[in-house]
Amino acid sequence: MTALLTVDRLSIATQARQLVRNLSFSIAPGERLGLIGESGSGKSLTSLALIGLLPETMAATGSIRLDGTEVIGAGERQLVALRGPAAATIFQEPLTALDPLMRVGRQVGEVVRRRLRHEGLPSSAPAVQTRVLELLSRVALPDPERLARVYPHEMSGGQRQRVAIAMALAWRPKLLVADEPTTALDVTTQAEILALIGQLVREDNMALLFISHDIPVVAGTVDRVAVLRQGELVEAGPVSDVLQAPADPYTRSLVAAARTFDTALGRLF
Ligand SMILES: Nc1ncnc2c1ncn2[C@@H]1O[C@H](COP(=O)(O)OP(=O)(O)OP(=O)(O)O)[C@@H](O)[C@H]1O
Repeated sequence: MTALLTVDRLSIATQARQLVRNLSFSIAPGERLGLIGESGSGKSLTSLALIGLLPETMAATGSIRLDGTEVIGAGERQLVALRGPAAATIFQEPLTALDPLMRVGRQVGEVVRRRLRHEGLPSSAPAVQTRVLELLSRVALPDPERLARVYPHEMSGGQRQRVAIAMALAWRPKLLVADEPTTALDVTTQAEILALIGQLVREDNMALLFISHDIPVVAGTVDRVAVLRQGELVEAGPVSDVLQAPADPYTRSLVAAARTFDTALGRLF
């Protein structure tokens, strides 16, 4: 099957430092990959590079093919067309995606309208409103009609992340990029959001790139994992293989640390 995303020998550097080195991986349509690594290993920069959003002070070399388009060297128009329909991102902090001064329903509505136009479908106010309420229900927000009228600061962190997920879903993306989407949430809400992402990805048959520093967080949600250390890929494989028999010493240390933590909490993954 043709890959939806192929990253081939991606390197990212500033003038002073090499931040990602020779990274290669691919994701097939509907496949779920976890990108794991400690803080500063280059996970977020990689996810930004996929949609051409690296800071201007950085240069990327190698190749990133997303849904048939070469991202490295692409012009802004091509990139804008990819962002959303090809790949939509959920960030660690939902406020990154939300405008504090706009009611939640209108924000989701803006994306719905753009997506309907992109597909050449009618984007009348009632059509948009119906779709917004559907999306807010799909992310299991209670009383969508009321919540559509509130501002982001009037919601809990978990509710805000659900709205950010609804905005990403509104694009009907082929690839959902989730960059540490549960890190800023309490443990119970983390589990709920993880379950929601897993369910939505299955229902819509989206591909998933799930970025985390925490192996157990991604273990139940992805098929394969790729482990990054200091900007380099150290190991990749099916999630069960990597968890049961990590080949690289760094991966072994991540798995051991996660097991110690889970044992202390009385959980096993
Ligand atoms: N705008 C920037 N300018 C210079 N260096 C940066 C910039 N953004 C990130 N870096 C550096 O690039 C490296 C990789 O950062 P990145 O944010 O991709 O790591 P990460 O694995 O996502 O970590 P975290 O889990 O903490 O988000 C780090 O050493 C970081 O300090």
